[in-house]
Amino acid sequence: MEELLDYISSEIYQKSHVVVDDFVDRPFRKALLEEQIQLVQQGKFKTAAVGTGGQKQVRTEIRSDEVLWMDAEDLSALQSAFWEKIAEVRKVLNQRCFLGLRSFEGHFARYPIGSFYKRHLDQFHAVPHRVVTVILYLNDSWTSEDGGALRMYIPQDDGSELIEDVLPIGGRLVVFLSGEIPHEVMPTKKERISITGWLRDID
Ligand SMILES: O=C(O)CCC(=O)C(=O)O
Ligand SMILES: [Fe+2]
Repeated sequence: MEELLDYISSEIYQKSHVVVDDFVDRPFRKALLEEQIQLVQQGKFKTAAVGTGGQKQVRTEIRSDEVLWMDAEDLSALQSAFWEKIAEVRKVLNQRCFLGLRSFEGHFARYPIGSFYKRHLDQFHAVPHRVVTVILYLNDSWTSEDGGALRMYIPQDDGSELIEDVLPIGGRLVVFLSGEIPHEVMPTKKERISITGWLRDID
């Protein structure tokens, strides 16, 4: 874990984004996936909204995934274990990148077949407190034929963008600066399960 955290912080410092495989081990990923599937079956997921505060609205032409926000006051044992891992990421990013991260918010996400999330930035102009985006994929198996890649548009020094597609392979963690990396979820051909969260500079 120590080496992984070093790697995450140095990549964020230098490149504003990083992808690491096997951030969680297989039994832990499986357990999170099973917990999420149960919550889906209990009808707890809702079509995701875009915008924030009073501007929040469901716009399925922009994003068509379903989410369930985690309640910081009422985490399951597994969710707490995940939050603790993220707390370690937060600590190292504060120590090495001086990001002043104080809290975490996150949701489970489910992209049904055919769903997507069009290009966007995770930081809202009105609420600029999301500083770092963290995504953990929970899928059992994934190949390029399944679609559903996370497409990041990495800004280059010459003003152009480099496209980087990342498959949502189970156990894989993606971390990027919320205000700097535009991204989208390409239409998925298979149900796609993940946890998405944000480290924020407020409590
Ligand atoms: O699941 C992903 O790969 C990205 C999700 C995303 O962009 C978001 O929820 O803001
Ligand atoms: Fe996003």
